[in-house]
Amino acid sequence: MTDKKLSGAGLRGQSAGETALSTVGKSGSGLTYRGYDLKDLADNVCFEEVAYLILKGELPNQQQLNEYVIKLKSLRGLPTALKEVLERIPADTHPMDVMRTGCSMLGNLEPEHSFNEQNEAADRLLAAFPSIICYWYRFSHDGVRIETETDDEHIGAHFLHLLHSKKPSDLHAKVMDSSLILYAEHEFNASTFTGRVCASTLSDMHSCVTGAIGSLRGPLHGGANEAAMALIENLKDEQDARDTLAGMLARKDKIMGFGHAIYRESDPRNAIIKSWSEQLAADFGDDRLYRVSVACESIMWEQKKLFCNADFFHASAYHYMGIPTELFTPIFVCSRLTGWAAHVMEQRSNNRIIRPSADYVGEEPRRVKPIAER
Ligand SMILES: CC(=O)SCCNC(=O)CCNC(=O)[C@H](O)C(C)(C)COP(=O)(O)OP(=O)(O)OC[C@H]1O[C@@H](n2cnc3c(N)ncnc32)[C@H](O)[C@@H]1OP(=O)(O)O
Ligand SMILES: O=C([O-])CC(=O)C(=O)O
Repeated sequence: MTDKKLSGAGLRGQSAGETALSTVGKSGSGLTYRGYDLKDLADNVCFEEVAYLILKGELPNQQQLNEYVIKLKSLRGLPTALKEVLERIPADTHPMDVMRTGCSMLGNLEPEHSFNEQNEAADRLLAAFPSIICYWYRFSHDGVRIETETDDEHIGAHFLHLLHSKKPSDLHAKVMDSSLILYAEHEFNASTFTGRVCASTLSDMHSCVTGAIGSLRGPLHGGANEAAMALIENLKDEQDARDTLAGMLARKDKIMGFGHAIYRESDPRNAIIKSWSEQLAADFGDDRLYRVSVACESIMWEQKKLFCNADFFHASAYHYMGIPTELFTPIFVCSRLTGWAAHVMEQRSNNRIIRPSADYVGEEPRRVKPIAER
């Protein structure tokens, strides 16, 4: 999609405001968080440092990081009333609906009374989201009430620990940390823009984040990592991938995990998660999912000049770590909370209600007919 047109419907290519948080596709494929290149961050820092950078403006020094990690660890527990609500949500509910309800319920129990509390509200959500989704998942699927406070330093390892009731391997902990960095922030994407529109009415943090979760849920956005898994899990080998995709493209089906609204040549997050997926495949001892994913990548580029976005290789990577497919997008939430909350704060700091205009394409003016004549 190297000749992608950044104009037309969907507000494509139009500036909808200013941000100091990130740049997306400025050089065709780049991604920076507050001036730092994504790859530089992924190679050198942990997710908590990235969260601190995004939420507070600068990378922390060692003491600030230590204090931040301790603070986030102290915020992992869930109030009883929230656990009771989670226990009542049926097992066949989509986990993104659980995230939406969990966020909203926390907003009832621990409301943001004023914008002076916005940093506290953001840190609490960041710490509590893995607890919310894993508490519900383990209760509804395994019938156990898990303890949501672990001594894991990092949120990624903590999530896997809650999910599997054991500490993850070093490799899995590292991949989860990296994955959270990749998903943390992405300028005015649909879910973030939802959060900013809500923030522009001077609403509270939980409402903004709850709305953002709803937007992320769809398969054209965050839900694409689950949809990509549904595709690759049925592909037997590279030839099957070739045949299946040829059929889908002939039918003009959307192939989830490919293409992007802004990037033209590649998504910089893909190379990083693809490399992790390859390492996980070797560690797992069965590389079919990785191989068919690579085959899909080549076919899509050959046939349509479409490239993998952040979601495609996340599917195999998460699967290799034993994560159930329906929990893929909730992990995105656990990470993107940082970007959403920072955008809410940025919107509040220089606010004007977001209220665009529409081009009217409806009926000409007309008079109401008496009901008997309609
Ligand atoms: C983390 C994230 O949220 S990344 C995005 C995750 N979403 C997906 O992976 C869903 C699949 N991808 C898509 O639906 C799209 O590429 C989007 C939503 C990401 C971007 O949408 P747009 O900016 O409208 O796409 P774009 O303008 O590049 O589309 C150009 C053409 O390529 C086609 N196309 C784009 N993506 C795909 C795809 N994944 N599979 C098949 N065809 C595609 C479009 O249908 C369009 O064809 P047309 O000109 O015949 O109508
Ligand atoms: O920017 C977008 O449109 C979607 C995306 O990749 C993200 O939110 O990470």
